[in-house]
Amino acid sequence: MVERNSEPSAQERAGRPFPVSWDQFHRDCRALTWRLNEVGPFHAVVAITRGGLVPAAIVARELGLRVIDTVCVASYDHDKQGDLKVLKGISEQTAKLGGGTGKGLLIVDDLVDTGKTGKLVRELLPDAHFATVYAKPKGRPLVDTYITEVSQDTWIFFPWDTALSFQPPLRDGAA
Ligand SMILES: O=P(O)(O)OC[C@H]1O[C@H](OP(=O)(O)OP(=O)(O)O)[C@H](O)[C@@H]1O
Ligand code: HPA
Ligand SMILES: [Mg+2]
Repeated sequence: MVERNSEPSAQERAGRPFPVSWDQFHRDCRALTWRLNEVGPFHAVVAITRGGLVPAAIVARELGLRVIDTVCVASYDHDKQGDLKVLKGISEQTAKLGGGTGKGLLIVDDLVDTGKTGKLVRELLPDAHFATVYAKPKGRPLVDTYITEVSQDTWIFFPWDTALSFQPPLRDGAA
């Protein structure tokens, strides 16, 4: 039996599952790039690890950007959010490209939920453009560009965290 903490996790609190396939994620990243192409040009992409790495690669490919840096943040332990820790900031070279405040830099993450991660990164790079693929209402004001809004009680399941599995038929006893 799995030992359980009495406090429900963010995923349990969210309740409503929203599974995203690789195809869907790729399409949503491309849609995001269409919007970003109107806002740029950008000097470089800054991915918020780890979830931001996948959309950052797709966006950078579509925008023809080859300078990709990371801000490495640790917060959710699986699905419980703890204190945010910046494990690594952007390089000196990227900081120079952004004039010290992030101007002309494109920050990319997979989603914004409570907005805690976004707020931290915005404090590091106040003039950067912050883009996410998905946004929940609490975090949405922090994002400059996003594609799909989901309700706060939705939990997004990303394709790199999931696998195909058998689902029993809806009707009891159906074969
Ligand atoms: O708006 P917030 O409530 O801060 O949540 C959003 C952040 O949470 C997830 O990252 P997580 O910290 O789980 O790490 P990961 O990207 O390494 O999976 C997600 O990728 C965002 O970065
Ligand atoms: O809805 C979510 N899905 C996956 N990871 C997350 N981290 C915060 N919110 C979420
Ligand atoms: Mg993340």
